[in-house]
Amino acid sequence: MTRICVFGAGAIGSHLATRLALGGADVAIVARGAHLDAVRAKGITLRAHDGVKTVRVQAEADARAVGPVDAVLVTTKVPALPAAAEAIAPLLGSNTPVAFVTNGIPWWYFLRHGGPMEGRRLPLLDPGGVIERAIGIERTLGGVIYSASAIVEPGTVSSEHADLRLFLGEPDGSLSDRARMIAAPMEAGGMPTPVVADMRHRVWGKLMGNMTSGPLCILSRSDMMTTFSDPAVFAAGVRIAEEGAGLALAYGHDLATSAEQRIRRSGMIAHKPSILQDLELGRAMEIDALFTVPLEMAREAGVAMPTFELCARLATRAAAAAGLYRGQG
Ligand SMILES: NC(=O)C1=CN([C@@H]2O[C@H](COP(=O)(O)OP(=O)(O)OC[C@H]3O[C@@H](n4cnc5c(N)ncnc54)[C@H](OP(=O)(O)O)[C@@H]3O)[C@@H](O)[C@H]2O)C=CC1
Ligand SMILES: CC(C)(CO)C(=O)C(=O)O
Repeated sequence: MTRICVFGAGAIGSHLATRLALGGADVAIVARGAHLDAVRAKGITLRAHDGVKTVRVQAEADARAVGPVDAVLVTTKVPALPAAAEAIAPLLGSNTPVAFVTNGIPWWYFLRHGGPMEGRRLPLLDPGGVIERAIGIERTLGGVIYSASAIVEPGTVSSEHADLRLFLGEPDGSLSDRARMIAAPMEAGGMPTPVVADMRHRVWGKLMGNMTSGPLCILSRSDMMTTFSDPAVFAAGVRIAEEGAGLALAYGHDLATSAEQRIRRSGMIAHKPSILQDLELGRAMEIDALFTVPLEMAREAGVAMPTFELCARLATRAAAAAGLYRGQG
């Protein structure tokens, strides 16, 4: 039986831990606070399109109580990663892969990238290289998740997406057995999990949703359905998606979905993007991975993103004013 630990099990991590357990993996989570207490007492309950399910998993505050596992999924928010990196170490055996399932440009984006940009570091995402040092690119897998999830009460996670998907892939584009080892119980538990050769393409595809709904929902303080029901905001969303597609293309990724189709799809979901949930709940916001680094990459590639830049900068100011972002933005 494959033993998998989900480190930082909040909304996404608890959803994934449930799918893994339903799919027959031996699952542990590292979590904290009231959610950890509730999972210890009564397991994780997932409310999703395919029903309500409860699983019992090992739940710990400290990875040392779990020890080395076959694979790790890291599902903290991006700003928590540098502090988490050291705490993950007890989970690592000699060959344990670590899949980072997060939104935005990942810290490893230019590692095993190939070409002239190979080896560039992103200090805003991995300050001082602490993640790279503690985990290493050789263990790293990328992960992109489609599942609008939230902890609705300690121990219970809801998922509003019917069209669930977790993409897993190696930074070097190979199709590996270790990615398949994670995908197998995930699929068996009801989470379609394609193992892909084009992980960065998936990163860009997902980022389009976060670059459009993130800033606009922060500014409207509303869910995506409410936000995009205003025709002027809908039009701004389409412009941002077009600018984002231009940025992805500058980095070699031609995204097929039309900008309008993207915003129409987002506008059908009454979900508050996780970055807005963070603002409302007073948690550190993923401003750098979703906004600052893409804007830096746009500047470097000479791609103009006037609508995104305006909305992202205003959203960044809102995050800073709330004390939930301390960077330069
Ligand atoms: N929610 C969603 O709908 C979606 C989210 N995503 C992305 O998935 C990633 C995870 O998001 P989400 O699940 O919403 O985030 P959450 O904040 O719900 O979950 C992260 C969890 O990690 C915990 N954590 C952080 N550091 C540690 C640590 N050192 N030890 C133990 N626990 C720790 C947090 O605890 P604490 O709260 O105490 O800090 C929190 O419970 C993000 O990158 C997000 O953008 C992607 C798609 C959809
Ligand atoms: C909004 C959504 C579901 C997709 O863009 C997301 O990724 C988030 O909540 O962070």
